[in-house]
Amino acid sequence: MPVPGRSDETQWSTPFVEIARADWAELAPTTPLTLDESDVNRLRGLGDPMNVAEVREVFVPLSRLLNIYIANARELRRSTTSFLGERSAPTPFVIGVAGSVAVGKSTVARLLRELLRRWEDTPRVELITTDGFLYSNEELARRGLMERKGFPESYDRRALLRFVTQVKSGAPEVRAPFYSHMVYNIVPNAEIVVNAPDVLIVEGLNVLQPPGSNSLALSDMFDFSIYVDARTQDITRWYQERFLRLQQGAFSNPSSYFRRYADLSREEAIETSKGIWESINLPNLEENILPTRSRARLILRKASDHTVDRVLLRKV
Ligand SMILES: Nc1ncnc2c1ncn2[C@@H]1O[C@H](COP(=O)(O)OP(=O)(O)O)[C@@H](O)[C@H]1O
Ligand SMILES: CC(C)(COP(=O)(O)O)[C@@H](O)C(=O)NCCC(=O)O
Repeated sequence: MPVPGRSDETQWSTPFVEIARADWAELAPTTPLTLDESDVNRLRGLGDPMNVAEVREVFVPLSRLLNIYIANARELRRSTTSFLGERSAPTPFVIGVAGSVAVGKSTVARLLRELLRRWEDTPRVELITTDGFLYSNEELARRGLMERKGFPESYDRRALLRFVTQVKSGAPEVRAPFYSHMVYNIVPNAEIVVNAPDVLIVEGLNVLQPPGSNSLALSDMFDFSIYVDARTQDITRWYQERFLRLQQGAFSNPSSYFRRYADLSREEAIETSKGIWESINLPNLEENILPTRSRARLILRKASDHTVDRVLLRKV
């Protein structure tokens, strides 16, 4: 916390206040946690060691903080519409969750969905991932972008912005395309329907990209945003470990796009995952994702064992 009267320049020149894990954990409400070990196992991503203690100490305080922001946003909307003489209809509170491939965004997003649903005023929480707005492999190939999957230009950004704008405006039954990691492509005729929730969580690599000139960005629709952060060398290892796990499981599914990798030796699999990481996901992290970190309202900084060791919250 900034200390008045202290001549330490740095405390005034960063927009974030840094909260150590132990202090953050103390903010947990005293209400009992209603998620148990089997819920956490169901929600965590492949290879993510998330456990009940981590949920209690890190994610319950975060859900309480979000609950405060949500109540405030509703109050502001009520006062504004009453000032304008309009009838107030609540619109969804939109939360963006950003970060690298393999950093564990999906576990964070799924946990928040479950925890926020447990607050009385936000029973309806929906989650979408931006991969549904990737161009299909056929379209990516046509544009010469097959090696750039996950880069900003590999998404139909207009359709994504339109989707979130419609949900944010309170529209019912807004539809998004569906992406399958297994087939590594958009699934034709499959869709996700979002029906005027209390909260919409939008998870994806590039959700914090700044707007182009004279245009709106997806992040302009966010009421709150979270960047899941870790050292690049840790994320690199997590990607490789997950690739090896997938190789022993999902890749042997006949419909897996990566079926041809299922029979590689361990050494070959490590080489392959390194190739994909170094040619696609690492450059995307360095060129596009990391530069958006300071645009987040809150940064969750993970240590090399995946536990969150620091939380940074924007104070201005
Ligand atoms: N090739 C794959 N086959 C099946 N599932 C995958 C594959 N790659 C990633 N996944 C799964 O997709 C989800 C999202 O992964 P990713 O975009 O790397 O985000 P994060 O690890 O930050 O949640 C994870 O649950 C991961 O386990
Ligand atoms: C599908 C993804 C682009 C993530 O999409 P997101 O939902 O974050 O927009 C990513 O997980 C991915 O598959 N990247 C391509 C390179 C690779 O296979 O690792």
